[in-house]
Amino acid sequence: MVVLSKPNTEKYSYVRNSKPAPTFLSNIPLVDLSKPDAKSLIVKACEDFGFFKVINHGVPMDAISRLESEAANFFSLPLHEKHKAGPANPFGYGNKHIGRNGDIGWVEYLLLTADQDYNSLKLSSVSGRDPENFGSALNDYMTAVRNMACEILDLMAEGLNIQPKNAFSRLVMDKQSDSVFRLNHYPPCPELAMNDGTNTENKIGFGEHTDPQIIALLRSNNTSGLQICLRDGTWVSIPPDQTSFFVNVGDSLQVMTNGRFKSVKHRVLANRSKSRLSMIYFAGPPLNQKIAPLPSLILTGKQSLYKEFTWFEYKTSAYGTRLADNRLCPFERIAASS
Ligand SMILES: C=C1C[C@]23C[C@@]1(O)CC[C@H]2[C@@]12CC[C@H](O)[C@@](C)(C(=O)O1)[C@H]2[C@@H]3C(=O)O
Ligand SMILES: O=C(O)CCC(=O)C(=O)O
Ligand SMILES: [Fe+2]
Repeated sequence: MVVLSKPNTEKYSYVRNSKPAPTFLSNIPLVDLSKPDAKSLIVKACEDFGFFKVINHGVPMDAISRLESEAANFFSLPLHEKHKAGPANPFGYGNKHIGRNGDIGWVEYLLLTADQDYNSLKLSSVSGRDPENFGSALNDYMTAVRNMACEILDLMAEGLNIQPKNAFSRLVMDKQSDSVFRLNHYPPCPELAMNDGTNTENKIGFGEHTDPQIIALLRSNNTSGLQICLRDGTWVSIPPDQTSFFVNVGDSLQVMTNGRFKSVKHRVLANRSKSRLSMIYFAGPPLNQKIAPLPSLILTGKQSLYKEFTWFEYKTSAYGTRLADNRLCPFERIAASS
């Protein structure tokens, strides 16, 4: 009998830098949540970049360190243990495969819901440290980060003169809010170690995409890798800062602001010597929530750029797409010709 070997379907993507060294963005919009100018800086950053860095965020360092150490412990377990928390369909442990449509990255992850009971169940059969410690670290972290997300969304609404002030944050505070949480681990990538100083090839850790939700709040350890795409199409690296949070505008906020805020395209490149651990809270609305431009943000004489849809409709369509796809396309309104 002839045994044919399985075709290797794991095709990683690479990007080639135009310059040998990555361009680090030095002027990332910085928002100090304790300062009175926070709301205007947030609005400007969302208009110009769809991205900003937050300090004085109010998330206790202890909650961050506890979760980081639980996550590091989980990712250090043998592969067969981690797979007990999988497959990621969409929730659970995933390795290299992102989503269902063929995206591959140099990453392993735990995709979790805001429902702690479901998460506990997913993690319960994994032997390692006490799953209760993991559960309580997740709970404390998510509660603190959700509060920060709501504070930012209230400042955004104030900065945009939207009434009521909680127009955005109430979607995330809603008990039915479909928020998601993700722990990403990018191991060092040995093949990139053969670097004689002229190697400008980078392996993709997490391919380029925009986040679907309202906003995403990202915190990582001190390993670089995150890049954002500027409005002119240039990719720039974001210097890591383990004491701060980074905020991404998501597709839903782009729609609710009728395109005034743009969701930011971003990606993660693998690192040749250090592992990167990131934690991202994706603040989303309830499934039955209607998403449409807020009337006060449709400027006089302008049209709504999007058809109204529910978050469920968007998600159903999004889960059929690849990372790099424009997921808002099916919901764009064709401009009426004059
Ligand atoms: C390829 C995919 C993975 C993703 C679902 C999708 O079909 C398209 C959107 C992807 C994304 C990007 C941001 C978040 O990491 C994520 C959890 C999300 O809400 O949308 C992922 C999805 C995923 O990994 O399941
Ligand atoms: O891991 C990171 O730093 C970012 C990953 C990301 O963009 C995502 O999970 O949506
Ligand atoms: Fe993302």
